[in-house]
Amino acid sequence: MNALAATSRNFKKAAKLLGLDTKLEKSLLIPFREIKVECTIPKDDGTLASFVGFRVQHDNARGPMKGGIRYHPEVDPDEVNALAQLMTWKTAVANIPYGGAKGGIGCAPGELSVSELERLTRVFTQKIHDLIGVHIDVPAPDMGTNPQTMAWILDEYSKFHGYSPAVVTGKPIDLGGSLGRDAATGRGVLFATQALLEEYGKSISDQQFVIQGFGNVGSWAAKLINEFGGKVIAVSDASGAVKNLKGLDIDKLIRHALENRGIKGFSGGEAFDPKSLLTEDCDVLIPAALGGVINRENANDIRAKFIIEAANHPTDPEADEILSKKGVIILPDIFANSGGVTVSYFEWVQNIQGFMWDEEKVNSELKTYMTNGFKYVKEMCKSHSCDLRMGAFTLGLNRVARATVLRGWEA
Ligand SMILES: NC(=O)C1=CN([C@@H]2O[C@H](COP(=O)(O)OP(=O)(O)OC[C@H]3O[C@@H](n4cnc5c(N)ncnc54)[C@H](O)[C@@H]3O)[C@@H](O)[C@H]2O)C=CC1
Ligand SMILES: O=C(O)CCC(=O)C(=O)O
Repeated sequence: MNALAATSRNFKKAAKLLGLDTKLEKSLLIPFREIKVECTIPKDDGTLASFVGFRVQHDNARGPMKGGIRYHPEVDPDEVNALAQLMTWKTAVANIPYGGAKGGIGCAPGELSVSELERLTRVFTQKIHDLIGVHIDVPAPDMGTNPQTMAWILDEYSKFHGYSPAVVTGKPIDLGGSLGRDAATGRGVLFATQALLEEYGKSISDQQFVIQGFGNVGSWAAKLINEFGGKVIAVSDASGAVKNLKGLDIDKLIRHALENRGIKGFSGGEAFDPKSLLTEDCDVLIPAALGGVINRENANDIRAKFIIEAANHPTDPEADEILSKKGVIILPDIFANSGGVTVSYFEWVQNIQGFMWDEEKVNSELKTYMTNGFKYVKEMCKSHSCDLRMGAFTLGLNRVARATVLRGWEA
């Protein structure tokens, strides 16, 4: 099932649970604005290369639209649309004053030089600069992008609008980035996992973890889980997979991945076929890479008791049904990975205030938001007798629907 069909199916299920008016349901589903731009750049060898860039602005009832920009060969309009919609529900679940958006460029960032990436980012920004803004739509990093990408967007945007650090988040600290943003999605995953395990009388330190993806989110989640005594027994990325039943040395693995552009060749464990990673025997499975990886093909073979969705939409609705029958507990993306956008919000607030928080304050505020988020999701599960995904969707939808009606926008 494609990403948009899957997200819309979850949306409709939640709308039904809430008894949402059908006209309101329709207006919440349709994106506010979809942008598609051609980005042509000279390559380092002098030839021209053309790419297609997207920004989907899904909803702004609760505030400026917010969401990352992804550089990946599989970026397509349907996927960006689904990711933008998820951002709307995610910011509402996190209870931060934003709507949702997402962007992306169909490209393979690993095959472009740094100067080609810079030119591509600047051309993309030139094409969308009048449609984003501090109080309109605030991009951030996602797969294949990083603080340097945000610095280029900030600089290009500022040429048109004056110096505007709050137009992007996830920036380098030297340009007004927030302490703790780099680790925030992984740290949020840690806090979310702690809250969930506590419900079942368990803790991080008595669980074995398997993680798919070892980029920003996966590596920070692994590092922090490890620091809290959790044993990470297998990890994969685009280059390969490695396991060690005694527990991988995460700090060494991070160093290896940085030096070798991936985990392949790590000597502290046994290499294996990444295709079997998701079905490895473990307590907690953390998908932290691509969407749609848990589907009807592999759901029956999953052996984890808990799935923490660090990636966006890693689980297809068909897999959701199979896993639910098997008794697997899934902590959904729109709550589990909301630590990133929550600290992006703190960054935006700091930029607007012209004041910098220390890292301890960022991390402790994040813990409060994640703990409260879990409590509210559980309350929705109780009042609608539903699973955690529907608990999170009904929580998010309800908040967006209330803001929409209050603003007099209902159809
Ligand atoms: N960066 C952030 O703050 C947030 C990211 N996310 C989501 O988390 C996921 C990961 O994002 P980032 O860590 O930022 O991206 P990243 O670009 O830093 O890392 C992506 C990782 O996935 C790996 N990967 C790619 N294809 C793979 C495959 N077929 N099998 C296994 N691994 C594969 C890459 O090798 C890399 O290790 C995405 O779904 C993203 O949307 C969600 C919330 C916030
Ligand atoms: O930090 C942000 O604004 C957005 C992060 C993001 O793209 C996501 O949560 O999927």
